[in-house]
Amino acid sequence: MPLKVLTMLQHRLSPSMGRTLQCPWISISRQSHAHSVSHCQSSIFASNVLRDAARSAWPWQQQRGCKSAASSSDNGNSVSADNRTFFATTPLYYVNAEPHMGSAYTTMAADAIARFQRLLGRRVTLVTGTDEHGEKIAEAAAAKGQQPQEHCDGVVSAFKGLWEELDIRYDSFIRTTEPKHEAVVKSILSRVWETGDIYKAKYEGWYCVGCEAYKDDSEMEGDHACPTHKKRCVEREEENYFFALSKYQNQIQALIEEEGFVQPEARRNEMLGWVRAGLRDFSISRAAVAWGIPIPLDPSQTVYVWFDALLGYMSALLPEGVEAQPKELQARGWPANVHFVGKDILRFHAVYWPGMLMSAGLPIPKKIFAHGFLTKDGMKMGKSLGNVLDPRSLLKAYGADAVRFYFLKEIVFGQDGDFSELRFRDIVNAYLANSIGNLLNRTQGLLKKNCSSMLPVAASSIPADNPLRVLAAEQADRAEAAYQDFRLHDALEAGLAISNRGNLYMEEVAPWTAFKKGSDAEKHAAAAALVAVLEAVRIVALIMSPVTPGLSSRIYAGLGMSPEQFDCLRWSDVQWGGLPEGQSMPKPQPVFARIEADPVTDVSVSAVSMAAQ
Ligand SMILES: Nc1ncnc2c1ncn2[C@@H]1O[C@H](COP(=O)(O)OP(=O)(O)OP(=O)(O)O)[C@@H](O)[C@H]1O
Ligand SMILES: [Zn+2]
Repeated sequence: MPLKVLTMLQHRLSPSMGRTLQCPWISISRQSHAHSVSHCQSSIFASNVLRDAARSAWPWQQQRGCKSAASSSDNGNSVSADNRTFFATTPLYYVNAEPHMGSAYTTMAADAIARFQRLLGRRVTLVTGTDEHGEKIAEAAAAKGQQPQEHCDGVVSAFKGLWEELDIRYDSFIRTTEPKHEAVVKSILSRVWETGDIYKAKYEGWYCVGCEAYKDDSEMEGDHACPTHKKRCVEREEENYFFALSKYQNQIQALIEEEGFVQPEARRNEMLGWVRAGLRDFSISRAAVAWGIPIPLDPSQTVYVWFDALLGYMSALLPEGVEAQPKELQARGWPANVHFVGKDILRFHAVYWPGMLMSAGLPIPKKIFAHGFLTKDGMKMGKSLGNVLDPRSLLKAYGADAVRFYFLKEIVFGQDGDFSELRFRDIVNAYLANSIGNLLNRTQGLLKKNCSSMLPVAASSIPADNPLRVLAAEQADRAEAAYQDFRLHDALEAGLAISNRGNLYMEEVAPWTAFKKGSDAEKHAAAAALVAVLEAVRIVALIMSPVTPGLSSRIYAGLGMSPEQFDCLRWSDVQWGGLPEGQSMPKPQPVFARIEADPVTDVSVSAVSMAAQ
């Protein structure tokens, strides 16, 4: 645990120590009070907590065997044996330039979904990384007067630094220049070669260096321009090695016809149209590109960057020296439950990739999910076009939670969306600072003033028909289904529906009036209302935690939980009844500061557009 968190917790928790209970109108036996203080002590003396993590887990966590963060994978919700693992990937980003908001978008979404899956108790492997070979990289390095490897190293550290700032928790980061990856590429190439699916032939066509792909007439705009890169493709003629993709026409078509393999539905239809038009073999080597992995039997050619990069998902799982054999791969979670990609690279994942795997005799991924584009003036933000939004300036000004929340809540995952800083600020202030942060803060203020910051009753004693309790149960179910289906905005809206209702509930109950001039019974009801709101906020924090992990941790700490307790949290803890009687809260502190400073970008301030595809 970072020292800073520890110190903060100690600082926050200590003022309530040894204080006498100031709610005479509520009967808590001295014994249960003493019990709650000792519970509180075990949280405060966090060094003890670290030594004996089991003691710091809450009772229901201990029941299911959660001892500490280290035991995070296999307890909690039960998952069936074939459902225990979850392996997801982001694209391996091309290192022709530093990451931008578009690269961050896929990674934030994949990270949120991986975090949700960890909460379900699955053993999650989230793979990200970088695609470092090819013509575009060699060109980018030359433009800077650098060797390709030196250029790649610089850009890779920018990617890794950004993932850290964005709170991305990946399990494996693969670089396609790693020796273990080169070994995997050569081994799979040999398998495909042995299957008889590789042949040499002459190719002539229009090539987009931006896409690193040949384009059909139907895939180009006027004057042979690439629609994504807005640049004229170049006419090329080469003798290359080809992969016999057309041999797998029927199998690939059947795969895409299967419901759920390609999502969303609009993207699946697009792929179906493309496949039904007839698959053509594609070239898997380049004669003119030196910056790549040499073809084992013909080192005068290097492996085509897409054939190379897709295999990175495999090498990411394998330790150095372990062969890319089906048994080894399956033991490490192969195949992927889902590859998250932008729609620009869907075809490589939904068509070429399954073809390659079929040829190599390896299991194919279960799902490919293609999301939309972050756009600027209606055009895809991209490194090649240079019309990018720099995530670092947003992160510096607003922090990771705000950035993650805005993009995942405001843009429906699967559709395009334009960024607006004005909208960003409004949304973040309205929900994170007001609806959630303020609700927690003012409720804790009342608890401090009237109940010495200690919960007079357990959340479980709140009646089952309490409107907040009823709504929290409904919205937790909604959020679970939404996360399972990658509808991140919907999952977040479920959390926000609870906090919005919490604010309304406070206005309806107006506990401050009862505390001022109510009878003992009314004061009791007012105190119970505070418990209900705090319990609702606890549930909101858990529902939102895959997207706003920092904010959720601050809320948990604000509710008096120790880091070990929140490391042990599972999705099943969205159930009502987590906050125990006697739970002591630290001094109320804002968990999310309102954005007041000047905007930091010059990016369009138009309303967010969510152009349906
Ligand atoms: N504007 C964007 N909106 C959403 N995702 C994006 C965007 N740009 C890049 N991505 C993500 O990055 C992937 C492409 O990675 P790549 O490294 O090729 O980035 P790029 O910026 O699109 O590069 P280039 O502009 O050179 O084509 C996409 O499939 C998607 O996952
Ligand atoms: Zn292109």
